[in-house]
Amino acid sequence: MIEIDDLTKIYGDATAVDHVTMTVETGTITVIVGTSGSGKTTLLRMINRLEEPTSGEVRINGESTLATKPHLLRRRIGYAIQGHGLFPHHTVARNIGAVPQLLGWERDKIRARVDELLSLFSMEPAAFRSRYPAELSGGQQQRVGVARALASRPDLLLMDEPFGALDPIIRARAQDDLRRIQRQLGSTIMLVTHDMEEAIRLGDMVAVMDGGKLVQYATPAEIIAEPATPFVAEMVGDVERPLRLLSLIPLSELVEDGEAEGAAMPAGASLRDALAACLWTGRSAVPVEKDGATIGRVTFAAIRARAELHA
Ligand SMILES: Nc1ncnc2c1ncn2[C@@H]1O[C@H](COP(=O)(O)OP(=O)(O)OP(=O)(O)O)[C@@H](O)[C@H]1O
Repeated sequence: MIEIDDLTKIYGDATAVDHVTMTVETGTITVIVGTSGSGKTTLLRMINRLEEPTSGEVRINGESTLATKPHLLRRRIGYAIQGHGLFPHHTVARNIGAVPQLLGWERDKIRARVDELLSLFSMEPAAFRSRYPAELSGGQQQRVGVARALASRPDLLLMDEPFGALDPIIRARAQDDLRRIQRQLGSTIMLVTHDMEEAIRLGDMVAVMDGGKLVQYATPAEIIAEPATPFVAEMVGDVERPLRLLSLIPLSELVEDGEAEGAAMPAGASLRDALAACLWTGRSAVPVEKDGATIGRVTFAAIRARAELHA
C-alpha cells in the first residue's frame, strides 16, 4: 500500500502540489490525470524523491520514504518516462538488467529475468536481447523502457506519460499490454497522463489534479457518472460520457437468454463494442460467446437503457 499524506511542494511563491492525500492499494493501477501545470509530474517525482516535498510524507507498505536514502529508494521504485530514457550504447539486455545488476543479482538470474520480460512484452528474446535501442521501433523502445522499470520486481512502478510519443494505434496496444502484464505480475503502478481516455482505460482508480489540488479520486465509472467539479466534467467531456461508461462494462453484465443473428462477440468485450456492432450491421441484438460456446445475447435496447441510467 502506498500512502500519500498531506504532500505539498512549493516553488518560490507557486504551490505546485497542494496538500494531496491519497492511498493506493497494492496490485492496482492508479492514473493521475490533469491539464498541463496541474502538478502531476511533481507529485509523482516526490514519491521516489526526485523532488523533495516541502511538507507531508509518503509511506510505502507503512515505511516512510524519508527512512531510505534517495538512491536506494529509487532501486525499489521503477520509473518509466516518455521517450523511454534507454542507455543508447547498451544492448537491450543490459538496459533491462541495469537495476538487477546494481542490486547484485547473479548473472544467470538477470539473464532469465531479461528473457522473461522480453517474452512478456511479445519480443522474441533471441532476436532482441543483443540489439541496441537505435535498432528498435518507437513502440519496441517504449516496451523495453517499461521492462527495464519492472526488472527488479519493484514495490511500485511510476510512469510519466509513458505512451506520449506513440501513435494512436501503437499507443492503444501499449496500454492493453501494460494492463495485461500488470495483472499477470500483480504490480502496483502510478501513471501520469493528460489524457482522460487513457486514464479511464487503464486506471483501477483515477486521481484528477487541478491547480496542484487533488479534486477527485475515484473509480473510472464514478468519475464519468459523478464528476466532482465542473473541471472534472469538462475533462470527461459531456457528449462522450455515455460512450465512455459503456466502454467500461463487459457484455457479461447484460447478457440474457435468447437468440441473435450474426457473429458472436466475446463476453469480455465492452458494451461500446456491441453498440458499434449493432449500429454497423443494423442488428437489434448480438450473440455472446464464452470459451467458444454461445451463452445468450445482448440487445441494443438493454445497452441503451444502461447508458441512459448514467447519462
Ligand atoms: N523546478 C521547478 N521550479 C519552479 N517551478 C516548477 C518546477 N517544477 C515545476 N514547477 C511548476 O509547478 C507547477 C506544476 O508542474 P508539473 O510539472 O508538476 O505539472 P504537470 O501537471 O506535470 O504538467 P505537464 O503535464 O505540463 O508536465 C507548474 O506551474 C510548474 O511551472
